[in-house]
Amino acid sequence: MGLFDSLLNWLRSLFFKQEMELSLVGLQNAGKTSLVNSIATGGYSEDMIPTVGFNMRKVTKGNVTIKLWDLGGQRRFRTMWERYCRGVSAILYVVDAADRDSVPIAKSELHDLLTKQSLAGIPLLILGNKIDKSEALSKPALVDQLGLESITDREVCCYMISCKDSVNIDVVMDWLIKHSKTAT
Ligand SMILES: Nc1nc2c(ncn2[C@@H]2O[C@H](COP(=O)(O)OP(=O)(O)OP(=O)(O)O)[C@@H](O)[C@H]2O)c(=O)[nH]1
Ligand SMILES: [Mg+2]
Repeated sequence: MGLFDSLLNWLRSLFFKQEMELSLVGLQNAGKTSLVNSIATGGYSEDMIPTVGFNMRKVTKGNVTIKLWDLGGQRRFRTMWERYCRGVSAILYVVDAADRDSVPIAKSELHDLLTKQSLAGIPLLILGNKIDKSEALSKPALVDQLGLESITDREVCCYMISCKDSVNIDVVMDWLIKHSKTAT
């Protein structure tokens, strides 16, 4: 093995130990816990129990260990969101793109969260979930209805996903790995 290869392996091993912390927020029933399952095991279930408070899951993908704070989306848990978003590498905001009536509430909760000084500058990944359903909004419609164009104080990205059919979960993973602290 050449010197260059040894150096690469050493760099890789450093990277492996790197941990990234993320928070998943969004209204109840959006699919946050389903997304965690999808990332962790690729599994999917219709029979989900609403998250009470929060859950923490650690997932190792490639060279990165990701610590995921999966927060409850019911109204009574939303005041906790800020606390669990402080200091994370990225905030994942999951939206049920097929539940059109809930989008205005999702919008106001999102913009509320982003006003918190403690979360200034943290990159935001918006995930429009449930695109396997025919009534799901298109990406431009979701971007518009969530008012994402008005968010200019941080990096914002939006993907349309389906936890059920595993659509774009790989794209989400790539984004996450790119935003882990040692990645350049
Ligand atoms: N059709 C469809 N259903 C989904 C998808 N993802 C999640 N669901 C369903 O949506 C429901 C809610 O999913 P959860 O993952 O529990 O939602 P949550 O955001 O964690 O909800 P809270 O914990 O209450 O905040 C479950 O019945 C899931 O099976 C998807 O991509 N497509
Ligand atoms: Mg949940």
